[in-house]
Amino acid sequence: MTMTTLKIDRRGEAARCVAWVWMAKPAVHNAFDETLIAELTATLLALDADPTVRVIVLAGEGKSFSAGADLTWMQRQGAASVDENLADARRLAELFRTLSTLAKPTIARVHGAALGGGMGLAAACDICVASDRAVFATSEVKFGIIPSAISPYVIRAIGERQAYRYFQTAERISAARAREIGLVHEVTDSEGGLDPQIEAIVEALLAGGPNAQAAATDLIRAVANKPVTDDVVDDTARRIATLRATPEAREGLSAFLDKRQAAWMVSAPAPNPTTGH
Ligand SMILES: CC(C)(COP(=O)([O-])OP(=O)([O-])OC[C@H]1O[C@@H](n2cnc3c(N)ncnc32)[C@H](O)[C@@H]1OP(=O)([O-])[O-])[C@@H](O)C(=O)NCCC(=O)NCCSC(=O)C[C@@](C)(O)CC(=O)[O-]
Repeated sequence: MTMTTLKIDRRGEAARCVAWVWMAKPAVHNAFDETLIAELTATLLALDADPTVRVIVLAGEGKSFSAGADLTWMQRQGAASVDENLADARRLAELFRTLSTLAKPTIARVHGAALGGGMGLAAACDICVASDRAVFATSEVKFGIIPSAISPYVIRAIGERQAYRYFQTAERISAARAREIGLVHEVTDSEGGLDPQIEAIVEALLAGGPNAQAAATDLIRAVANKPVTDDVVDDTARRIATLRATPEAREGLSAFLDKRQAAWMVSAPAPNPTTGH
């Protein structure tokens, strides 16, 4: 697929490779239309399936991370039939689901504006690092629409209570406030501080076992917000029991006991149970 809206920058040697995915429509602050949605969805799936890639970083070229959905496209779609609109809206919703169900760790690198769907992309990544000048908002009601496709990820990040306020007021949320309400993990004191902060997180990720990281992500998705029933206890016991017997766990435990660095093997992740990819 020839990319017209994205630039992919692979950093690091095979098996320690970090894929930086740059949204590259700076003239419109990386607002996304059908093309960017299709390219980003396909790229994320391909990188997730690539055994040499360990971490995916999502970033935006120019002044902003992303200004969300392209409002000229939204307006055009408003003139289409509800069925056409629905197919379009589903592709948008699938992008967020794809991003939030990848097996590989994902990091949002947010500078400038992350508005509407841009805030949704940040929320759908596993980890979000923002510069002090970053600004977030669910601005949709200002345009007579709602933050629908992004809602599961934003509500999961900031909680229902904050969502009532920000979905309805569309107020701007500073980076510091975004950290306070759980959307952002780290705020750097300048845009220049973003990459070193992300690289430090990447180093921590590369030190862990890749299968274990994918399993930890899957575990969070399975147990979060569930009551601790017998089934959940059973499931968590089964997961650790299964993992203990893997070559990766044997290597990780031996490396610790032998006082050496673990040598991780990388392999393609199993198909995602939610998306089937
Ligand atoms: C980003 C700033 C702060 C920059 O503010 P600025 O630096 O002052 O720049 P600007 O406003 O002059 O923007 C530069 C150019 O980018 C365009 N632009 C900018 N944003 C968009 C956009 N989204 N769609 C289409 N075009 C956009 C803008 O129209 C302009 O075009 P020009 O006049 O040069 O031809 C400002 O432009 C702004 O506030 N933009 C609106 C951002 C916003 O509120 N986005 C929410 C979109 S709705 C959405 O995402 C729906 C979704 C996905 O959540 C639905 C769902 O979840 O189901």
